[in-house]
Amino acid sequence: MSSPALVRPRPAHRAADLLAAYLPGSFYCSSPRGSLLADGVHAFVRSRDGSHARAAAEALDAAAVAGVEEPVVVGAVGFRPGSASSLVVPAVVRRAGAPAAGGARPADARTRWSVTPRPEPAAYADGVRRALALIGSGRLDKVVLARCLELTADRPVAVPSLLTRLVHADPATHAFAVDVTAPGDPATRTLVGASPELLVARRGAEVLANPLAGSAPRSGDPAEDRRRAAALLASAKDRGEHAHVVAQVGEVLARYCAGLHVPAEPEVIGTPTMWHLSSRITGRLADPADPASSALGLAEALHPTPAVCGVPTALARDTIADLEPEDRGYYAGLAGWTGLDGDGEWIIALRGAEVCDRTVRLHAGAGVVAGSDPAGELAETTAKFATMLRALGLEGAA
Ligand SMILES: C=C(O[C@H]1C=CC=C(C(=O)O)[C@@H]1O)C(=O)O
Repeated sequence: MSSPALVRPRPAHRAADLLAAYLPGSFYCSSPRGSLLADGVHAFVRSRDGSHARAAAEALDAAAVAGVEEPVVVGAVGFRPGSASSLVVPAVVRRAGAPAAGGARPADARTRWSVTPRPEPAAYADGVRRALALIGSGRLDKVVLARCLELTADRPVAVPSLLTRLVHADPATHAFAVDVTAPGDPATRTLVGASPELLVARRGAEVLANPLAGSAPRSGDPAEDRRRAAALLASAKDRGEHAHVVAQVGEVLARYCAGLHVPAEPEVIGTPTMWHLSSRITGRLADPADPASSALGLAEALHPTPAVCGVPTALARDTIADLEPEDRGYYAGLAGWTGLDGDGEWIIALRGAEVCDRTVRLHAGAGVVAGSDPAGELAETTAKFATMLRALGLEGAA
């Protein structure tokens, strides 16, 4: 985040103005429920005992006492427990409605890129085989294995245009851009992406979670595209993969909710690149005033869901640490905002990248369950990279 002295807030009441006002160092998020742009730092939020929600609640109270007009905590939390986080109470917050489609300029076609997969695709498929052996032994039910693409451009990557292309490609997405600069970074590091997955949103006592799991790539041929969506909905393997996530999200939210609705059947939702099995879980909080029931408190209680980790959680997390050669960083962590009243919205940081100057680090993962095919899971990660690669003008590079 830039220092408060550098903040030059411009009035912005339309979603398009908010997006246009985004600069590296700001925080931006948008979804069908609205958009938020935050600038400057009133206070940094650091968890002392592993609970970001508690630290956020304290920071919000202090900000309210200090006269901050609309105190919110915005930012991102990394995937692993104890990993980096980047949470602040910003100096200025502006809100607008949901963004609209169209109008983004294409990526700069002059940019030359080098692309390094980590691990190599064949090694990723080997990792899936090893995960399947663990699943076959009966110790593990599901693990989500990710791989990474490291891209280097011959010029600095313009994050504002990248974000604009992501938003315009799919205004229904959860777009995010978070300053995650760490000591030693040569330039501003930004976590930027377009996630299809809402971890949790809270308005008053109402809670919404939208777990996704079970995927198929879209096709340009409408008949084939429809066939793939129908096959996904009928796939026992994908429904099983999805059921793990719904069960865990439902079980966690039930601890906080007086009433909870968990759909009996998933539906299929589409992004421009993927079909996913989706369940919209709604609930009514038993005690909305309890700080543990804030949007960030709920997000921390839910994280990591089996959409990004596995079942059982601890063994899946160890398996990820063993089989993924690259640390996930902020990939599959949390990004969003939480307010003084506990309301807020946290998404899972998927279909994104960490961008720093000329480098872009992308991750994509796939859920491995009994019946998974290593080549199929590899293809699924390739398809998931397309969201970011398209926005970078690099489709087909994975
Ligand atoms: C882990 C990712 O996607 C999750 C969200 C939707 C579908 C998923 C799947 O089918 O495996 C994953 O759970 C990713 O995009 O890197």
